[in-house]
This record gives sequence, structure tokens and C-alpha cells, in this order.
Amino acid sequence: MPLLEVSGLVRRFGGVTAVGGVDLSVEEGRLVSVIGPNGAGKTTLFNLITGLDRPDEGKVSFDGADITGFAPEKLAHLRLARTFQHGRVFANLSVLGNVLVGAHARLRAARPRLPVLGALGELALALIQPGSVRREEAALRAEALAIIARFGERLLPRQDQPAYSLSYANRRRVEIARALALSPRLLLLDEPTAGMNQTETAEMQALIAELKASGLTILLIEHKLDMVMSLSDEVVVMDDGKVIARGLPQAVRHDPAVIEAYLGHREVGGGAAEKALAEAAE
Ligand SMILES: Nc1ncnc2c1ncn2[C@@H]1O[C@H](COP(=O)(O)OP(=O)(O)OP(=O)(O)O)[C@@H](O)[C@H]1O
Repeated sequence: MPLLEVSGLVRRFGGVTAVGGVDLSVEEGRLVSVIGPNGAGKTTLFNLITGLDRPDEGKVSFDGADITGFAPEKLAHLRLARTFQHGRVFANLSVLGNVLVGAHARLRAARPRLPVLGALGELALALIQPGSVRREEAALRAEALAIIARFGERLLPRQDQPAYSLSYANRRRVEIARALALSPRLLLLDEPTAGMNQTETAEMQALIAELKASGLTILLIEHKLDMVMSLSDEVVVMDDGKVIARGLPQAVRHDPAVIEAYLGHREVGGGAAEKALAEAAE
């Protein structure tokens, strides 16, 4: 059974069909990439999966359960995490604070409110900070720092800096760190290297490869095709709201329909396809 299964998903905005009947499945431990030209419907698809938007038709299942239209918070409880195309962080929180938000969200999910205590009781507990709460906080902090350490010198020395003071690339790293603190079962990354230079892109690629090697299931939107080709178990190509090709990276790379979608070429040979895709990635 796939971890994520999307069937017949449709989303219309007025006269525009942003997602027009998409099927997609991601098996546990696999990395599937969604590529396609601007406006193909990739981000809308992510929004439908992650509860930021509701489909007009179709179904989203996670681990066999119907999660269609579930609110993002409920999905976080199921440990489905995402990052955004332009990066979203809590600007006034520190790097560590941002990552702790993710860790706390996971803790709340694992330990539902104690009905006996109620909200006031929980607040009192947090204020008094008995030993158990302090130990829990210390463990979360250590865990958050370990996640930040995955980003090495980029984030570790900046753990106490507010997110607003960071470079764009670092804010994007913080967002991924926060998503990892949720200890996700499925991670959706929307263009994690957008706005990054070559060195930063290579670092991000290495990190995603590491996450994949650790067994994390990942759904990735990415325009940098070299990265897509090297990381993906499967590539799904969208154009105009529809899936026009899917399969192993090398097969997709040579698919004339894919070249046509990117560049409008109708007749291409294998070599030309590769060149066109490389150009499209620039
Ligand atoms: N909230 C909205 N209201 C109206 N139209 C929308 C809305 N969101 C998306 N669209 C339209 O749906 C289509 C798909 O957009 P989407 O952002 O999903 O594409 P994309 O593949 O993610 O593009 P990009 O690679 O540029 O991010 C586009 O035509 C877009 O203009």
C-alpha cells in the first residue's frame, strides 16, 4: 500500500483548471519528483494534498486513510510536513525557536491534552515547570539542536539569531529544519533550492539525498532537473493541470511529450531531448 495516494484530484479556479484529474502515489521510503513548466499545477497539487486548499473532486489518502480536505494542523499530527515555494518561517523567532515550534507540534500530537487537567491545568504545569516538563523541554531542545546541526556551519552558529536577520537561503534551511522536527513520515518540499546559487543547491541536494538514505519518504517539486534526475526514484511530469508522463528519471528525460511541454518542440531525438531539458532547467 502506498504511503500517499492521490486519485482523480481536480481543482478549478474560475475558468482555469489548475489540477485536472491527477493520480499519484508515493511508496514508503521513495522520493518522487513533480516537475513541469510554470503554471502546470504543481503547487496547487501540493496545496490540495496538505490541506491548504480543497479539491473540487478526487481523494487524497495517507497510510490508507482518507485525508481529503484535512486541515494542515491535523495533517501535522499525522506527521505529514511541507515547506513552501518562497519559504515560510516565524520571522521574529530565533532559528532554534522555529525548529522548536516543529518539535512541539509533534509532541502535542503524540500526547493529546489530558482531559483531567484541561487547558488551565496545562498552563499551570508549564508555568510551574515540574521536573518532568523541564526534562521534556531539555530533550526537545537537544533534538532541535541536532536537527540544526545537520545544516552545519550554515545554521549552527546562528541558532539564536532571529529568522528575519538570516539570508534567504538560510531562511529556507530553517523551514526545512522545522519540518524535520515534526519527525515526518512524508515530507513535501516545494522548490527547496529556488533562489539558491550552485554551491547552496549542491548542499541542499546532498541533504535531501541524506534524508532519503535515512528512509524518509519525500515528494519534491523542483525545477533544477539535474538534481531531480539524480535524486528521484520516479518523476511525474505535469503540464496544464495534467500528468503527461511518469516513470524512471532517464525515461522521462527522453520523453518527447516532456520536451514539448517545456519548449514546445514537437520533433526531438534522444540527444535533443536531453539538451532541451537541460536548457529548460536554466
Ligand atoms: N488561488 C488561485 N486563483 C486563481 N488561479 C490560480 C490560483 N492558484 C493557482 N492558480 C492558477 O492555476 C494554475 C496552476 O498554478 P500553480 O501555481 O499550481 O502552478 P505551478 O506548476 O506550481 O507553477 P510554478 O512552477 O510557477 O510555481 C496557474 O494557471 C495559476 O495561475
